[in-house]
Amino acid sequence: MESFDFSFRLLDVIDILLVAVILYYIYSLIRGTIAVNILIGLGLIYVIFLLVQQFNMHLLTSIFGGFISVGSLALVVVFQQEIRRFLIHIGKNISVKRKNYLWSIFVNKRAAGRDNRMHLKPIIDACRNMSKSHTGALLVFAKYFDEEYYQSSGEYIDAELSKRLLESIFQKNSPLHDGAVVIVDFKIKTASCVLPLSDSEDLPLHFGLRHRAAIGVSEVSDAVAVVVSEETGEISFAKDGNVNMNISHEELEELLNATL
Ligand SMILES: Nc1ncnc2c1ncn2[C@@H]1O[C@H](COP(=O)(O)OP(=O)(O)OP(=O)(O)O)[C@@H](O)[C@H]1O
Repeated sequence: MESFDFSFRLLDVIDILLVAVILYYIYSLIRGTIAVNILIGLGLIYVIFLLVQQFNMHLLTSIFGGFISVGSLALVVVFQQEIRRFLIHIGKNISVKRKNYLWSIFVNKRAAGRDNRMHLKPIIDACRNMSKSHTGALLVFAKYFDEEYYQSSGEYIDAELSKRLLESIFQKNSPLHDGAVVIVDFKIKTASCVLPLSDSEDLPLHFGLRHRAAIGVSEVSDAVAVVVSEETGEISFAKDGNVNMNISHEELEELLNATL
């Protein structure tokens, strides 16, 4: 007679917890995207496969069985973007390139509570002016400068941050006004940078590419982004794939001060 071993080790608990964390992580990455629908579709196909198998419907079983046997390969193709995002999320904290960032965390720990308001002033003033004049702008605040990521599409500047420089970059006649400015450690690193677009379906209908790019970069990295809408003059703040819309200058200052 077959006997079952029901003993439960601590490692099993850790195993289950880790699987739960990974599943939650994957869910939060694909929540609100088209990937959820694809996942539901795949789940349905699997349920149908189990049913036709149970009822011994040979032809359908072999058709669905064939589909499922190449399923793992199909999953990689279909979820290419999500897998990439997932790996970036995991890797971004342990990247060798982040040695400077890790060092800055250590240094910042000691300077905990440091108030960045003085450094933020030119940014807030520029955003206020651009908001008034309905000048479209997209500012990314990254914790470290990933050259391959930001420099490949943008124009390398590496300049001290100033209100007038920001405003002149986003002037409609400026050759650099299209795309994003990337700011690291209160220095303008690049301008005219092309960012990944968010494919979230939960975003307001009036959000165009500028807002999608701001949300996109905050989804795939730990950068935050500020948008000044050309259409409405409203300021929005994107972090971790979420967006605070139509915020005041004071709120923008608070959010940036808390993040940077
Ligand atoms: N992938 C991208 N990365 C960075 N900037 C982008 C990207 N795609 C578009 N943009 C910027 O967004 C501008 C187009 O904005 P669009 O009108 O589509 O956006 P919006 O979200 O409706 O913003 P607005 O309220 O300012 O009109 C482009 O001129 C360009 O500067």
